[in-house]
Amino acid sequence: MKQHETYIQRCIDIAKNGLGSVAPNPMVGCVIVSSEKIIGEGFTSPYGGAHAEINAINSVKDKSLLKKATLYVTLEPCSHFGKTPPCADAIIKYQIPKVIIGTIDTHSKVAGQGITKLRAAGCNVIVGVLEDACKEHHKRFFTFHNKQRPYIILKWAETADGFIAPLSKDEQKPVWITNEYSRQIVHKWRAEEQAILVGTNTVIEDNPSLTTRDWEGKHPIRIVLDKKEALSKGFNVFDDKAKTIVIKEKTVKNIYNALFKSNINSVIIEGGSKTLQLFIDSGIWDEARIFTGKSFFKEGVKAPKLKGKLIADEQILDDTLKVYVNN
Ligand SMILES: NC(=O)C1=CN([C@@H]2O[C@H](COP(=O)(O)OP(=O)(O)OC[C@H]3O[C@@H](n4cnc5c(N)ncnc54)[C@H](OP(=O)(O)O)[C@@H]3O)[C@@H](O)[C@H]2O)C=CC1
Ligand SMILES: Nc1c(N[C@@H]2O[C@H](COP(=O)(O)O)[C@@H](O)[C@H]2O)[nH]c(=O)[nH]c1=O
Ligand SMILES: [Zn+2]
Repeated sequence: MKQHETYIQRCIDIAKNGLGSVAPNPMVGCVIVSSEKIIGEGFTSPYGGAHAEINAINSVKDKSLLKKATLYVTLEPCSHFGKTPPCADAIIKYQIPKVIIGTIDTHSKVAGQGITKLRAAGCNVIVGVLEDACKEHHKRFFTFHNKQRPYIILKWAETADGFIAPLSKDEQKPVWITNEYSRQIVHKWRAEEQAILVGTNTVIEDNPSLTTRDWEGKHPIRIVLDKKEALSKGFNVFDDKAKTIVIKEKTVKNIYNALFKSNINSVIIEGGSKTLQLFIDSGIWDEARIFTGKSFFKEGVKAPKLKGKLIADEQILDDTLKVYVNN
């Protein structure tokens, strides 16, 4: 029904307010409708806080309206005690008669039990409205629970002739290929993901900070690969601006297992070439965001090679940004 789709789309739109602060919880959106009017809305609070359904219920001024309202939500309401009590119980307590759900929650602690609980209490439940859009919206959470690994975004910047760094450089910092606007977009992306990962050489040669200093939002957890324990504690990635995890694992499978155990739902991998190619060759990646600047290095560290489905192609002034998905 068109009306259901409109309200679920609204749930998805407001849920995006949680991007970058709710993980490892899913960023859920919820809308409550009575007599064709939205009477309450909510999205997931920062990690450890209230779920979307509770925020939506709390936002309804006249609670008596809930007894004849319809609750729309992107993801099946939870049925277990986590950091907060079950949302299904709150829906039942307020006797909300109808619940429209985007997609079921495959997380083993829920997995249909929220729906069963609601139906057992007499609630009319419809599941699967804008299901594909809700699955895409919850891609980080679903990848983590269904594939037991984080959602993996590859990102790099290459020159017009295909290099990510010159052959040699005088200073221990990046040689910038992209313009300041592209670099600010990267800080926004860092704020959206739970973690950022780089290889050993990148730490040694660039001494990167890997923070979100040019954007509002929290710094991601920094992950550095260091299988030979070659990194001293003086590098910027070990300052106190953000948490840093050192991974000594060698294979992609062991690396993402380590990330899974650390409860990391999403990671942006920013290089260098060897590290990116390691993930590309294993086939374990979800998205790639590649900038091409206008400068030429003629020689240097070659950019990784990747095949994927192009889903976006845009200009950031003189830089080109192409986004691929792994298909
Ligand atoms: N333009 C851009 O977007 C970016 C550019 N850069 C540039 O790239 C250069 C570094 O790239 P690159 O030399 O490819 O290095 P990486 O940063 O990818 O680091 C690779 C190194 O990490 C070691 N390593 C440690 N653990 C692992 C592991 N589990 N898997 C694989 N490697 C591991 C490798 O050891 P071993 O050799 O023993 O396998 C290798 O020496 C720098 O000059 C930097 O400026 C970096 C990031 C982004
Ligand atoms: N050179 C280059 C990039 N390099 C990446 O950015 C890292 C530096 O991070 P930070 O110290 O936080 O600014 C660096 O180590 C490498 O991973 N990124 C880009 O968007 N464009 C560029 O031209
Ligand atoms: Zn809940």
